Amino acid sequence: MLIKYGVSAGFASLGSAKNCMLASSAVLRRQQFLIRSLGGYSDHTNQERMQEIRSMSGTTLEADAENVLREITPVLDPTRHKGQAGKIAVIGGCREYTGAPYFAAISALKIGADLSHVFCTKDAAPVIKSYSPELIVHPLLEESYSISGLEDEEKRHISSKILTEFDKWMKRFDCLVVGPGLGRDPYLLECVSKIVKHARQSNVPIVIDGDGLFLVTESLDLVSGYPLAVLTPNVNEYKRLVQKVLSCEVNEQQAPELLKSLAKRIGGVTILQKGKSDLISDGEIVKSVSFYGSPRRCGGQGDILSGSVAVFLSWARTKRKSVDSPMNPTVLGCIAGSALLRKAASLAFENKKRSTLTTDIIECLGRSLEDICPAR
Ligand SMILES: NC(=O)C1=CN([C@@H]2O[C@H](COP(=O)(O)OP(=O)(O)OC[C@H]3O[C@@H](n4cnc5c(N)ncnc54)[C@H](OP(=O)(O)O)[C@@H]3O)[C@@H](O)[C@H]2O)[C@@H](O)CC1
Ligand SMILES: Nc1ncnc2c1ncn2[C@@H]1O[C@H](COP(=O)(O)OP(=O)(O)OP(=O)(O)O)[C@@H](O)[C@H]1O
Ligand SMILES: [Mg+2]
Repeated sequence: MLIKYGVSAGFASLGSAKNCMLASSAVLRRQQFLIRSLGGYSDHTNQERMQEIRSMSGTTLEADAENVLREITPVLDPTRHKGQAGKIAVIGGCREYTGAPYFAAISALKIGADLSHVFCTKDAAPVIKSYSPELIVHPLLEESYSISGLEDEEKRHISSKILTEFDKWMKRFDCLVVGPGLGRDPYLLECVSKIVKHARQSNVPIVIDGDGLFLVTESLDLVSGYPLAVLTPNVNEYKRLVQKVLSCEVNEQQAPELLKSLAKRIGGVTILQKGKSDLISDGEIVKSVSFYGSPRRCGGQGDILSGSVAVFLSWARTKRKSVDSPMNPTVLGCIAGSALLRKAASLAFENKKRSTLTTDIIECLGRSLEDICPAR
């Protein structure tokens, strides 16, 4: 069955839209309801009507991403001071993974944030610093191996020092990204749980990705009922969340309904379910971003996304203070982040084809945003 979708011109030119999610049963049921309301299936006029109705149903799910990007991206105003375009902190980076926090933090800067911090383990810090002088890197976190042999009392003391140090910075941030390259060390995750609790008490928005999702899937109360939490699961991470929260398996035929129930059940957090199409829900609405990005699935693209969502949701929150927008700023941030990543991935692939890497996509973030929101 052919279904037309309302993809805006700029993105439509990027390639054919991949819309399998939109053919979900929710959309089909809505189409059938509208068709029935308009008087049945049988004749040729109705065939045309059905096509129209399908288009309508499609557009309700597909976000007008280009407009969202235009609405929330701030103009470059010479009267603004350093920091006003966004201060982001990534909590991640351990002995194994130094790329992921770098990708998230540098993407935030490339999109237009003023300052980007990384809070990582002591061993990871010099490595991440060496990737870029632009990032402010804090060698703060400890893994079990680095404190082995210490008494429990000493371990608790170190953990509380880490928290005190982080608290000095926290209120300055517009958004935290918790999880890219964090690893799964139990001591480190316990410290990060405390950081998340403090951030929540201070109403700082939190994007949870990668190993941060492993942490919150085990301890849902960390984010449950917090409307400024955004979860960005990939296929695996989503499966684990659905099994834990809804005690069922992922059902692609009912993807939008399942996502909405999941977001609602976790108390109205926003979830960006990554895949062929990205689906976004805050438990109230579901939106999709489904135009085609790139066929390369190199690691690190999700990290670009988490850093991007952090910036866009901060901008959407700032905008909301001046213009009353009906849509949740966390949902707007997800739509914008997903759209920009896909556009940048498509541009990078045009140039690099099979050799496209995450760093190539990061280099295309600026031009991709420029095409939609020129800096003048
Ligand atoms: N350069 C760096 O430093 C980077 C570091 N990163 C950091 O790594 C940490 C762990 O994150 P993660 O994503 O590797 O863990 P997880 O989700 O358990 O996946 C593991 C395995 O699941 C599978 N799999 C994945 N997707 C699938 C799919 N769509 N459909 C089906 N299967 C799928 C696949 O298994 P395989 O096919 O190899 O058997 C995959 O290998 C985290 O901190 C993250 O931030 C990354 O950001 C990358 C860049
Ligand atoms: N099959 C696909 N087709 C097109 N785009 C996809 C596909 N799978 C994922 N993407 C897009 O790539 C981006 C990253 O998603 P992905 O599932 O690779 O995240 P991830 O596994 O967390 O990545 P990372 O390697 O950074 O951890 C998302 O915007 C998503 O929409
Ligand atoms: Mg990931």
